[in-house]
Amino acid sequence: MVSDIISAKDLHKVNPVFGQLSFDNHEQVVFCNDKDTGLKAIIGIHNTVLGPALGGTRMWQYANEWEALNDVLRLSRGMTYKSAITGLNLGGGKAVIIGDAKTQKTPELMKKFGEFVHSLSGRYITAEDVGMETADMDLVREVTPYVTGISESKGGAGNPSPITAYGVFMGMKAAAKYKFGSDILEDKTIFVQGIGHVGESLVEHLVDEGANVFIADINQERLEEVRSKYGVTIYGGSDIYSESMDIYAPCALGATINDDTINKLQAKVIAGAANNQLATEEKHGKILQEKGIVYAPDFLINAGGIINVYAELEGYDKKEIMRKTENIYNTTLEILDSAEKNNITTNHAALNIAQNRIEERKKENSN
Ligand SMILES: NC(=O)c1ccc[n+]([C@@H]2O[C@H](COP(=O)([O-])OP(=O)(O)OC[C@H]3O[C@@H](n4cnc5c(N)ncnc54)[C@H](O)[C@@H]3O)[C@@H](O)[C@H]2O)c1
Repeated sequence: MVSDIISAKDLHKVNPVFGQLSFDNHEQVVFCNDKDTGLKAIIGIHNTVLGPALGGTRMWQYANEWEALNDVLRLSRGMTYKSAITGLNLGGGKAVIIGDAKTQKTPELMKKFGEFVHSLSGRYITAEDVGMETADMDLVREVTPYVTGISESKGGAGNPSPITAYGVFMGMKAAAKYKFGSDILEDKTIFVQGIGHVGESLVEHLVDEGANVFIADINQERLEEVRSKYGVTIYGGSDIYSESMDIYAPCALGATINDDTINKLQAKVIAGAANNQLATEEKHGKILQEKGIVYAPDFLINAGGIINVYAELEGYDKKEIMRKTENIYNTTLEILDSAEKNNITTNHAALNIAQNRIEERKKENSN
């Protein structure tokens, strides 16, 4: 209870939603609660200028509600810019369910969540994120049409993770081309942190290309599984950031580039799937720029998944999905060049393009 931690007369100082740091003029924030199923979720709708807010649902055992709110605000904002820079007619949204996906996720809880999504009448469309499977989206589909990433057998585009991984691979190759003069990753030492749905698929591409791949995860079973499947090396140390490497690929959770890690970083390129890799975009982006570390903006290179789920809405085919995802290579190179030319961070350069597209559409809509 709030009254346990702060007296009522001090509540106005807290600014729990609109005044908090991660709030970025979000259009709508919806708190969902259901006693019977134990559902506690927050849906963040950041911006719908380009279209309905589409973004996955993450189920995670947050330390507290502040952390969950902060996450959904950051993630939904990221989705706005991801869709904008990828040229999709989608806005940005995201949902978080507070809880342990392994022990607290039930079909009833997923369907109840779907009912909350439905109550927004299509302003928010959901999909998978961390802690979610295609089967969960199938359950949501039973109560609302505002869901993507459902099984192919049910008319969906299936699990978006392999496409996300392919896009990350394209973005990584572009960043390598920019930094090393060649996009061939053979013999490059690459650390993949987080070998879940996307991480494993990325490992497969890297191994095919002959890279020297190290993997790290908090799940020992996954590590063994991926090692035996691809013959990669499990990272045995305790501080991945201090290791000498060519490329660091964050594919677990966000904010791994932060005050504690940034000065230790030995990588020459950062290119991974995780959303919101920079704890503070401008500050940490700038430090990376000064250190000469090429950062491929996360929301640009991990857009394969959203391209894949967008196909479900627009009805375009696999070939078009792959073409759009492959184009992440060209967009990444353009952004790295533009950042250098304008002496701004790569993140900033990517944001500029995304924000311009939204502003232009806003003008068109008001005419
Ligand atoms: N799935 C997609 O299509 C997609 C699209 C865009 C962005 N992303 C982002 O990519 C990241 C990975 O997504 P996913 O679908 O593969 O999730 P996932 O849940 O399948 O995998 C995440 C993996 O990270 C591991 N992990 C968690 N904390 C860790 C830590 N501190 N150190 C090392 N490993 C840790 C987990 O054990 C798990 O194996 C997420 O940040 C997600 O938001 C995913």
